[in-house]
Amino acid sequence: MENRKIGFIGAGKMGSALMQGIIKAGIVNSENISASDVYEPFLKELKTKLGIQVSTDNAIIVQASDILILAVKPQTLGSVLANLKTYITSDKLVISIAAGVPLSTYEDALPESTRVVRVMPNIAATVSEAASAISPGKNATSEDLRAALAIFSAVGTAVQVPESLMDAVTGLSGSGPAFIFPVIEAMADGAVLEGMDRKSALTLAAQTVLGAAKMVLETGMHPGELKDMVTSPAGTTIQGIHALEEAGIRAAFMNAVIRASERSKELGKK
Ligand SMILES: NC(=O)C1=CN([C@@H]2O[C@H](COP(=O)(O)OP(=O)(O)OC[C@H]3O[C@@H](n4cnc5c(N)ncnc54)[C@H](OP(=O)(O)O)[C@@H]3O)[C@@H](O)[C@H]2O)C=CC1
Ligand SMILES: O=C(O)[C@@H]1CCC=N1
Repeated sequence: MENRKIGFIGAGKMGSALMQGIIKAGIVNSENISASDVYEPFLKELKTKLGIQVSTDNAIIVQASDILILAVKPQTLGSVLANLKTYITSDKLVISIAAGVPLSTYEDALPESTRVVRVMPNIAATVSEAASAISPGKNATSEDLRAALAIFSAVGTAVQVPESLMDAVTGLSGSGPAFIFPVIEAMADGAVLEGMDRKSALTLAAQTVLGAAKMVLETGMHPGELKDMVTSPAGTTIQGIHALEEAGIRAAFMNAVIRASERSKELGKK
């Protein structure tokens, strides 16, 4: 992997999060990473900060890459694919992280033998804690799947899923960090209301979410059982749980994932 050249088309929030995570993990050196975007000042900033190669010309980045990561918005993808199809040859692996867009869109738009892998990562790649799901396309080889798993495992946890689950993944872990940030903010707000300073409140709230997530992952226990471990009879926690249930917290979070998944399906139809 070390000597392979990874090129990003689109160096926005998710593209740059992945670049940072990949460099931090050391799976390729920064000089083997390149990126294009329409916004030149941001590219210059990335070049200075990360030491990557940059260009505003997508074709240059495609030509310089063994692995191409498409990190533009789903709405921009059609024109990007149309402009790049003559440069994408079968010796390159194309990885797309666009929400909703099915593998067949790339396979139809690009030359017949193009090797495509679809991935849904999340923004926590920035801190090497992404949750990513991967589905290989019809021309992707087992080596391509291994390469994608290596890249996305280096920036967090990566699993292979059937493509039919990709919209659910997008609603759950792709969008999910944005469902949890307001939870952290709101929990801290509660403590601020009780008189705590904002900085301490945010630190304690974020560490609480991190610790709870780690307990689910590391103990293998059911979240309900873990909740019961915290909830003393007639104690403090059950009062808080009651308040959350009164507000319909479970339906609210289920609906958030379902709505985001539905939007992913819609984006794929365009
Ligand atoms: N943000 C997230 O947490 C996640 C995002 N994704 C997916 O990642 C992709 C990128 O999302 P995100 O990073 O949030 O979006 P951003 O808008 O932050 O990044 C996309 C970048 O691509 C640039 N761009 C637009 N047109 C072109 C073009 N023709 N050629 C090259 N670059 C271009 C944009 O510039 P400009 O802004 O000037 O248009 C922007 O800088 C999306 O498909 C999204 O579904 C997947 C998982 C998580
Ligand atoms: O909001 C979005 O559409 C993208 C995809 C998953 C996270 N962000």
